[in-house]
Amino acid sequence: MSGANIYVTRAIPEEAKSLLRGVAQISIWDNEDAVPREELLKGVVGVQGIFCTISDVIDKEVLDSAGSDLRIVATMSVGKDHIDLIECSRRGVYVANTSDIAADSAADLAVALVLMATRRVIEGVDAVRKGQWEGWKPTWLCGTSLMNKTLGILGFGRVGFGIARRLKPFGIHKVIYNDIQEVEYALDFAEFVSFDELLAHSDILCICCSLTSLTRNMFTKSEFKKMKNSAVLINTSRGPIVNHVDLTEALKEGDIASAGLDVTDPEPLPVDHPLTSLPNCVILPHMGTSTIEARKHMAMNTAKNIVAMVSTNQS
Ligand SMILES: O=C(O)[C@H](O)CO
Repeated sequence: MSGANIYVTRAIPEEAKSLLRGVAQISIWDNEDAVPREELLKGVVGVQGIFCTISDVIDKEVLDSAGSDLRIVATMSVGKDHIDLIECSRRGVYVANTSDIAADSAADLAVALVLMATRRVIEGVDAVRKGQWEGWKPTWLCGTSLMNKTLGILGFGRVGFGIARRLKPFGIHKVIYNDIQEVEYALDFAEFVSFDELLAHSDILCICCSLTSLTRNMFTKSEFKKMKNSAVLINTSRGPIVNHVDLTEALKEGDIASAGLDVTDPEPLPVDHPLTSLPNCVILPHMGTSTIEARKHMAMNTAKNIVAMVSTNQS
């Protein structure tokens, strides 16, 4: 074992802890709930590595507290928007994420949201629970079919591609996407379009891009106005990409038909937030990567990233 010290901000699987213990001393906030800020600031003092999650804001204050020995911030997530990347780069601190690991779980959940939002599944479940099921009616709880629809993907990475691949067999007529640039692997599978074309032509629009200064607040009133009244918006990426006041308005006014959100702004979304009471909005508590397999894999991958860095520094 080297003299390295690692701070782990959450309870993680035993295998990941053992891997880290093979190369470093670890101190850990051994809890399912997020580490309080004060504890985090104390815990990171003098460490070479931080193992964190999306709930831990790793900003200048945390980096200052860690000090000049810090070599790596490894996050057990794909998203890195909770980490001050510029500050890390300025200090030569390497930032690692779990980019390949959880895309299948995330794409599966996005498909679940698409089906829930298009087929009004939560309204149906609620009707049964509330005793409002009066029998079969020709137009009651009619949703929309996926057959012959245009699927729009914003951010055609592993998750976006995964959603398109899963939904095509439902009879999707066309997949269109927008990203920073055209991607080679889209080939004949999906057509690159401008953001405005994506808004105008998507029957189902899935947000799969990262949260950056360019994508923050990307969906506001004017974007909803450009979408079809029958469109379904799915967000499994990060909440702040969508302006929630404007989304509430758009759903109430019928600018779009429905939304399925696995991410919100803020998280957790207060139970009395206007979006929670809209029948045409399905909200899940950020569970895109919540499969036993993905979470174990993510924890191991994060530990391996730290081990690789610590081992490299030793040799
Ligand atoms: O960024 C990620 O990996 C998810 O949002 C949380 O698991």
